[in-house]
Amino acid sequence: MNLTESLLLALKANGAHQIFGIPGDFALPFFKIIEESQILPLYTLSHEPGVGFAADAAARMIGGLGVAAVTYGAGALNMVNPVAAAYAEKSPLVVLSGGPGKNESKAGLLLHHQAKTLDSQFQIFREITCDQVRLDDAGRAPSDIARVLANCRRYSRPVYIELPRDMVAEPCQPVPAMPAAVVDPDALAACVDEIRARLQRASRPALMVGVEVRRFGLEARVAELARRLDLPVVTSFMGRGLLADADVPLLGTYMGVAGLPEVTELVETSDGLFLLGVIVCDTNFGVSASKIDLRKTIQALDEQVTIGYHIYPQIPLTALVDCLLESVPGANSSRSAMSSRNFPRHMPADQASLTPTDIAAAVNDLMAVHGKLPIASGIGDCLFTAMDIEHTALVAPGYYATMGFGVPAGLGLQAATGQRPLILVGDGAFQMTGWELGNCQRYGWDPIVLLFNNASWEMLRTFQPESRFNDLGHWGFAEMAAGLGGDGKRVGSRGELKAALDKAVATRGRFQLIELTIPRGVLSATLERFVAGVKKLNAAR
Ligand SMILES: Cc1ncc(Cc2csc(CCOP(=O)(O)OP(=O)(O)O)c2C)c(N)n1
Ligand SMILES: [Mg+2]
Repeated sequence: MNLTESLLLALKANGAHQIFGIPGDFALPFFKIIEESQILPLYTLSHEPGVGFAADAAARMIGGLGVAAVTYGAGALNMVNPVAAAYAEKSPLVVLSGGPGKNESKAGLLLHHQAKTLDSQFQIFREITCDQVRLDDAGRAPSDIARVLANCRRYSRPVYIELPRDMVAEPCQPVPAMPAAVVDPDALAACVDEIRARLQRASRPALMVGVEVRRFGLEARVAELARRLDLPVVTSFMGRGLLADADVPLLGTYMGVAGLPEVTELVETSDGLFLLGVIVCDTNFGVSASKIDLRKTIQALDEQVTIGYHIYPQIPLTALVDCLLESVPGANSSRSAMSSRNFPRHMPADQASLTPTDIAAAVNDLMAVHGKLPIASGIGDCLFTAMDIEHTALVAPGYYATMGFGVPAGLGLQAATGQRPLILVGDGAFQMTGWELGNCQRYGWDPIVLLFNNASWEMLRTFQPESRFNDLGHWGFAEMAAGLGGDGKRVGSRGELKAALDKAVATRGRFQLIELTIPRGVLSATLERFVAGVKKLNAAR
């Protein structure tokens, strides 16, 4: 076995299901082995940001490892933003980069793709990954790979593996399995006892679930825990889509002043708020109507549990959830299983112009007839609109908030799950990575793409309306679809939207792009509340 095959088998054993990538001369030998070994399927895309976003979304959807393979320099450094997004949002992404061979620098020439030094790339990725290795010693490679992949899964953060091109075919031993991290049973028991006591003392306990619940594959167990603890459940903004199909009293997504009043009231007045796998960041808590005293919460994140002023270290979320379940006998929840939330539905198919709320209603109507679709969303008002769509699986960069994620993430979702996704994307973001749709034909992907065309960087305009640079002009996105191998349709009324959605859902094998013409300044209800809330909070500071 050679080093690359050993690495690929280890990736597969650790939960990787495919590789997304773009080769280059520093990676050609490596890609050759990927393609010929057939250990993992390879999907090449058109631009490295798309490779990173697709691999990230694949990991988020299946709870395994996402793998992004690139060439040295121009390729890998083109992917810094998606890897940073994966780091910020705790996605287990493995970056595989080709690299110069050990004797290449001896010629005394600077190498093409070299930035500052030959080690610069390694140092850059050190800042946005939880572990890194350069595989320049075949004897050490198995243990190095084992360590790096174990850390990727343990911390649910990206890792960086550099493959010098003169090493990829070197004979190499198989990668050993790493022993699971040891958890102190007494510390775990004490932590669980204190959490239980806090929740039992609380008059208004509540459970907020966040991204780590998905990253560690705990949704079913957390749903069971919520039932046994008889707790109302909300998701964080980043956690939207969690427990979508679970039998729990899911009240909605917490968004402070921008969210549902009953959810905001429950969270902000709770005297026993249990944050399970929730990233404590501004998009999750920055728009709180009344400041949540996080010191009075129970926070379980990043392998530690914080209760009041003390911390239990080395408590992995999986161990905590399992021990909590053992401590609570069978389910006794008297709460209604699903939220009472009235999502917008029954969109009139008339000549009225489109609003984001109409779009959400049309999608809810579609799902009521044809079943739920998993959603990949970019940022912008399309993501705020998603808050009005029925609970369904959702991947979106809700915290790191980079544009460009939506379309490639939808492709990664379909590659990883085989499910047809609904992609929500703004016109500005589509200009960045929307062209990846041209790769659907090669792989048989057929997402339904809702392109919110307000001819604007509207999110920016809501905060700075006087700036003309937010005007993007009208691009003929619908007309471009055919050239990319799909079908495109521009719609400007609710009746046209209904007809276009019905046709899209009935057409398989080709992506369906529906360009939604949205009048300038027409925002989703959630974005309206968000902007008003942020302005009010800023005025009060
Ligand atoms: C990679 C990157 N570069 C710039 C920015 C900054 C930004 C945040 S929101 C936004 C406008 C988005 O326009 P779009 O048409 O997609 O959506 P909408 O607002 O609903 O009209 C920009 C430029 C971010 N977040 N990421
Ligand atoms: Mg726009």
